[in-house]
Amino acid sequence: MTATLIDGKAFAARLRQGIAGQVDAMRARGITPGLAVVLVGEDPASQVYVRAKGKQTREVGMTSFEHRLPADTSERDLLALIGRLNDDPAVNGILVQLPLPEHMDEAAIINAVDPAKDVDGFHILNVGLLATGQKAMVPCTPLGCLMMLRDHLGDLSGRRAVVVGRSNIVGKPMAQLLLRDSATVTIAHSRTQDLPSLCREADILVAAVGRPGFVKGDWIKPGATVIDVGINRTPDGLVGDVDFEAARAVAGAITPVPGGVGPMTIACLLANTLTATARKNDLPDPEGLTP
Ligand SMILES: NC(=O)C1=CN([C@@H]2O[C@H](COP(=O)(O)OP(=O)(O)OC[C@H]3O[C@@H](n4cnc5c(N)ncnc54)[C@H](OP(=O)(O)O)[C@@H]3O)[C@@H](O)[C@H]2O)C=CC1
Ligand SMILES: Nc1nc(=O)c2c([nH]1)NC[C@@H]1CN(c3ccc(C(=O)N[C@@H](CCC(=O)O)C(=O)O)cc3)C=[N+]21
Repeated sequence: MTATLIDGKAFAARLRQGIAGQVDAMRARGITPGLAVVLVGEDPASQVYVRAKGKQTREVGMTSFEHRLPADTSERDLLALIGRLNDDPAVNGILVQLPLPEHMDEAAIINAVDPAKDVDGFHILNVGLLATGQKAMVPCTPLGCLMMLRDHLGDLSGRRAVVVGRSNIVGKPMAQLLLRDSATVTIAHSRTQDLPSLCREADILVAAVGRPGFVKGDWIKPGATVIDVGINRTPDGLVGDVDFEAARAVAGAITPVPGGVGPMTIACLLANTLTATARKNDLPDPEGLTP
């Protein structure tokens, strides 16, 4: 048996098409959603993402604001910029690209963003709202993973999910979303014992570790749905956290890298910008873009 490929690239293109239609409708009423992306420093990978985000933002008819600051920018100056973006009515979404340079207090920066404009869903208010089942801004990568899981599996309730990785940006919010959909969720990390056996129990396996090919084929339950969040640059090119060829022979469905979770992350960023714009203007949440 060979696993079904979950085509994140195609899914993201459909999502963006729907978003573009909703942006058109908003613009007809005089509202143009705006997304500001802030990049501090010259990390090459970050520059690639920021360029892709700007391009796709414009393609769906939103306004893109890009702020590139030198790596030695002071925290004070960055906070001042965030303050101006918070106050700017043309800006509906703010994303501060991570990682930030060492000398910055990441939490302080994230929590300086107006929670209503926090399209990354990293602000403590949004984290708390998600954890308590209230209307929040939901982190883009886990939201994209959830959309693909629901699309492929339908109802997730009662399914056993294992999330490998407990970061604030992927693992933890992913687990929250799966729990909200009534999956039975386990979060694994570097101290987890006998990870292969744990993974073998998973109907849904999400790998967000940051190590190329970390999840082996024989860790996967036959027929399971595997979501590979990993983005690892190796001499062989871009690879995920799952040993793709081996996993493909066992899993029921799997997301490839590239072309899986990555494109969905950017599409969900646009989705969140649309949601933030709708909420700001007392319009109902856009259909199908919130969990
Ligand atoms: N496609 C996309 O859109 C995105 C992709 N990514 C990619 O996803 C991956 C994860 O990102 P992120 O969550 O930010 O990474 P972090 O480095 O913040 O977290 C990695 C997690 O993996 C765990 N881990 C590390 N080694 C092991 C191990 N040997 N066994 C079990 N668990 C382990 C860590 O555990 P512990 O906490 O114990 O240290 C940690 O919780 C990266 O490849 C990143 O590039 C990230 C964001 C978006
Ligand atoms: N505040 C913040 N929010 C983020 O959402 C955020 C961030 N910081 N820092 C970095 C990570 C990483 N991330 C990706 C986005 C798109 C792809 C993506 O489109 N990947 C393509 C390949 C692109 C390539 O070739 O590199 C794919 O998987 O097909 C990957 C990773 C968002 N992140």
